[in-house]
Amino acid sequence: MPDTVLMPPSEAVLSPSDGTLAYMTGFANSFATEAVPGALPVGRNSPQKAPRGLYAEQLSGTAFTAPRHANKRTWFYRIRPSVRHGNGFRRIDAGLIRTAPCRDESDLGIGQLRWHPIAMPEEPTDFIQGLRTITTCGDAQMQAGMASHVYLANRSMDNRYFYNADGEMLLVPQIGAIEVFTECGRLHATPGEIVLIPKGMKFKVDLPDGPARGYVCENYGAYFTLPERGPIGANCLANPRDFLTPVAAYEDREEPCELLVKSQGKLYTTQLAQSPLDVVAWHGNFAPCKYDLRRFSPVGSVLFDHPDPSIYTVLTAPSETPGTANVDFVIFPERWVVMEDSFRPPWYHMNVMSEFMGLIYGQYDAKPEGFKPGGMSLHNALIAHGPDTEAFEKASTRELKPERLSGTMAFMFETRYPMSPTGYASSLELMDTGYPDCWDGLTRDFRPR
Ligand SMILES: O=C(O)Cc1cc(O)ccc1O
Ligand SMILES: [Fe+2]
Repeated sequence: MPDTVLMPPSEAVLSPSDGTLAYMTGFANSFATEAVPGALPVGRNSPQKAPRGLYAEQLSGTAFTAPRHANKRTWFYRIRPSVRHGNGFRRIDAGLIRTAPCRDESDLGIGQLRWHPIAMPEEPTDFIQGLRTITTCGDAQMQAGMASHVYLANRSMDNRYFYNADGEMLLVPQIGAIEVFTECGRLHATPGEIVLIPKGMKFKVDLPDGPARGYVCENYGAYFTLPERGPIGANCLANPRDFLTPVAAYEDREEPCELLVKSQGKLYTTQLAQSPLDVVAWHGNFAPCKYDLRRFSPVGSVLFDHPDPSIYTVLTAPSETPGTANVDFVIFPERWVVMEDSFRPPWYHMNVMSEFMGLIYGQYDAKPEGFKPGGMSLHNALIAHGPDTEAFEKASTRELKPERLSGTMAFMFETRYPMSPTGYASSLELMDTGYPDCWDGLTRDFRPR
């Protein structure tokens, strides 16, 4: 267990992407931080009177009795307790947000699916208004499975706040910066970085530099953690110290605000007379973090053959079955490819796991032209797929010099549960209906003699 270190902002790390916000380093460490000196009680969680007139409140991310290595909770010291955040919840239309089980909205049937990048809305749209679900799987109530979403936003949430009681949210920006202000503090992220927001944690997404688009993995299952490295040893892949958790920051804002909550797939609203981001100090290990995917140190094949993409797992959300993830977050970062006498792109394959892919920037080697940044594809359980004709032809004829795949970042949400596209995702304007034709050119070339 890492030790808890009290980190005043001046001693915390500054993030390279924004240079102003301060962060503490390490993945799922036990952190302690205060925005006002003396706001964090020393030596106990719940003194008779918390310092500076604050309320003490625990946010439990796991059962009280979860084993120590898995136990997650954070203590907040806040201006008002969460029970004072709102006056009854009223159900509202969830818009294009869907939650599993949601199996019957699409008539797409089986087959390889691909979507064009989704255009920015014309009308004012914040992160929650612009959240659109593409696929769901499993069952949120059973705490199994996930949903893939896209967010499109052209205005800040400002005085609107949200928490998700159904799952943690992994944000993958693709266009534009986002500033995620959570109960634990503020995180800034640009394309190439990811942000992980704990289940049940209140937050808002503001847009410091204009419109933003990105992907979201909503994980209903066990929380994302770092994968085992096995024979790779003690280093490489995502290194824990590159995960950044914000120092305490709060809004002391006594004006009308709205809190939105997603619970069991339903969206609710409640009016507040003040900001719920009123945590002045906190300590614990249930906290948001961000990570720059370019810090990932890939380990690959150095002589021949294309290895399984699991070597590029950044985070894994395990299921009860060892080695069979509820969802893995896998990336395809810049790297050298050096394999000799090998077909270097992904092989043709059928995978019992389901693969939802997105492209943050650059080109993906298996689909160099057809897969666009901001686009998405779904190769569901046991649906055959692999390089398109163009990629096959190049890869099987080119001279195999060492090659650097530069300026590229694709990713995959890979889950054990087959995914169902939503009705929204099935609309023909969004879909790349010609996608399966990309393999038409793979003609017979068998020469028995
Ligand atoms: O299908 C895909 O493009 C993702 C993928 C990449 C890879 O290198 C090996 C297997 C795999 O599913
Ligand atoms: Fe695949």
